[in-house]
Amino acid sequence: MSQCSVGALRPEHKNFVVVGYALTSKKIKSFLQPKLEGLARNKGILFVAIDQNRPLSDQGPFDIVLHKLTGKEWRQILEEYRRTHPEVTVLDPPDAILHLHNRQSMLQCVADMNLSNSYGIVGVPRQLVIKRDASSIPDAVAKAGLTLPLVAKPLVADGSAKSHELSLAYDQYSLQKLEPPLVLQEFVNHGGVLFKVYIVGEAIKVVRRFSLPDVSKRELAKNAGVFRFPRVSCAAASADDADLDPSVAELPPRPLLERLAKELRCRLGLRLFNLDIIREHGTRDHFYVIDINYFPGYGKMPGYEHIFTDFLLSLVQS
Ligand SMILES: O=P(O)(O)O[C@@H]1[C@@H](OP(=O)(O)O)[C@H](OP(=O)(O)O)[C@H](O)[C@H](OP(=O)(O)O)[C@H]1OP(=O)(O)O
Ligand SMILES: Nc1ncnc2c1ncn2[C@@H]1O[C@H](COP(=O)(O)OP(=O)(O)O)[C@@H](O)[C@H]1O
Ligand SMILES: [Mg+2]
Ligand SMILES: [Mg+2]
Repeated sequence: MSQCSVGALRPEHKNFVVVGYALTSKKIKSFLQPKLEGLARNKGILFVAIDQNRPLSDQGPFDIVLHKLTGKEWRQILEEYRRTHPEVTVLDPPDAILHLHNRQSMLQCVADMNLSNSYGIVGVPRQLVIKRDASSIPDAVAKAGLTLPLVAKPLVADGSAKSHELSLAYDQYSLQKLEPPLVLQEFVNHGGVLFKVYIVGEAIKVVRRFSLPDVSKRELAKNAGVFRFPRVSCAAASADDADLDPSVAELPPRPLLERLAKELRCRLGLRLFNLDIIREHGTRDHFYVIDINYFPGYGKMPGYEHIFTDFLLSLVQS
């Protein structure tokens, strides 16, 4: 827990960089680990819990506000605080975060970017938004010319358990069983391995995770139905030390990721996020971004303590 909890800051903290945080208890546990707080303190950074029951302006003073909470009320509080406290860096602006709460708008920036250079091509899978009326899905899919299998994802990605309930659909007819609003995304074979690219300001760190296995044409023809699948690429599914086919395991080229991260930082207006990216199986350089998350589980990013504290210091120094 925080070494300096809610309330007034002590005089000896005068020269500290004060970071107010408003996070869920799950996030506090995974992110604000003793090693991070200890290192931060040695570097002159103090984490202070924000009391949501008291006006934000009465707390601190803060140099930085770090947050990941949902709800309109909280967004309004933060917007008002940003307006009245322009000297405080709020990580990140609530409206920019909101952009990631919809799985359609989330990937729009990547699509608009048309990133293609000598290191590779980065796109997004073809997808279709279904707002209502499940019975219309088979026709809508046929009309849009989407190729099966499809990944069905809840349109809203607000961090709720429901927003992570995904399904794989093998045939067009069964799509009627799904519950809109959702995004239907073409499943891209990628050798069962996904890359998680963590971004903290200008720093980038990539890890490998297991993912859904490829679906062959034969399997597709043999199967029908819609199948719910659990969180296949969670931290327990690390593939960093797995013995994999090198053509599948090879990380995306660093210069390509740097370009992607830089563009996304700018287009999204965010500094703290990660993205899930896959390489189309059988290609060397054809990549798809399938998910972008705000303030992800940094506790699982190797060396996050140093990267994060350096980032916080860079904010106040600039
Ligand atoms: O729960 P964790 O620590 O695994 O982190 C979750 C992330 O897992 P990852 O770091 O990618 O393995 C997770 O990433 P995925 O969506 O699973 O790719 C989300 O960022 C999740 O946030 P939210 O529930 O979408 O708001 C993250 O949850 P919160 O910690 O933000 O609640
Ligand atoms: N278009 C796709 N092609 C292949 N696999 C996918 C695709 N979309 C998602 N997946 C698989 O489903 C998992 C969860 O999807 P994702 O969009 O990352 O949702 P979440 O926000 O719940 O993490 C991914 O980790 C990956 O294994
Ligand atoms: Mg994901
Ligand atoms: Mg996600």
